[in-house]
Amino acid sequence: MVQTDNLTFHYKKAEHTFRFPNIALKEQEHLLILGKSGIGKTTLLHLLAGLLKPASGALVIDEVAINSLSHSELDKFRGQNIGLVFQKSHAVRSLNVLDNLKARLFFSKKSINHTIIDSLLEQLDLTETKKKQINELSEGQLQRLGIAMAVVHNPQVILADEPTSNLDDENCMAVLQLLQQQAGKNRANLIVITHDIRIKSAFKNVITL
Ligand SMILES: Nc1ncnc2c1ncn2[C@@H]1O[C@H](COP(=O)(O)OP(=O)(O)OP(=O)(O)O)[C@@H](O)[C@H]1O
Repeated sequence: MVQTDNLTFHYKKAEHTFRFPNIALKEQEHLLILGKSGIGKTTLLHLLAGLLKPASGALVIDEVAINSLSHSELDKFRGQNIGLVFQKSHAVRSLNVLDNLKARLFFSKKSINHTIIDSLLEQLDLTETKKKQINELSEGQLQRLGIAMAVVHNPQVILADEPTSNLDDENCMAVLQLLQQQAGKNRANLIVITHDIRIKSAFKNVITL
């Protein structure tokens, strides 16, 4: 469950105040947030992930009022409940694929279950990359690893920042399907933020900033 109420934000020294439309997602619902470049999509995603603090307004995820958490409580909450899919890989280059996933679980304080990791690698067609270094992966494999790292700890909310904008039509739909499948499997909310209108029809809930 993700709910926002009159979220606003301004960057230090900037004059502009962002005012975001309210979000009300029940368990397992998905949402697409569209908007042109510079409108504040990534800013909103970072607010939803608790990486930025709103100037005013409320954010509630699974009945936890995110604004009222201390820094350390917020870090712990994010680590356990949020999965972030970035446009560019955030995998640690000195670790192989398996160790990146294990590190993600370690930082989420979740136990390492090899059966779950193997099954996730298989679903994302990454089994043969398990022991590979990050610089040995193709762009598509890197992108799928980004999804694996975002969902391996079974988060309640998956937030994806422009996951498809650099992809051709075929891969765009494939990545979207993987995100939706993983969200469905985890019974998680999925929020995708993008200017890529190709994926609009794949969502029932759409907000345009
Ligand atoms: N750290 C910052 N300090 C000041 N202004 C910032 C900062 N980060 C972003 N901005 C400004 O806030 C506005 C919104 O940025 P944001 O990255 O959220 O937009 P976006 O919609 O995600 O854009 P894009 O689609 O191009 O990635 C932009 O005008 C940007 O220059």
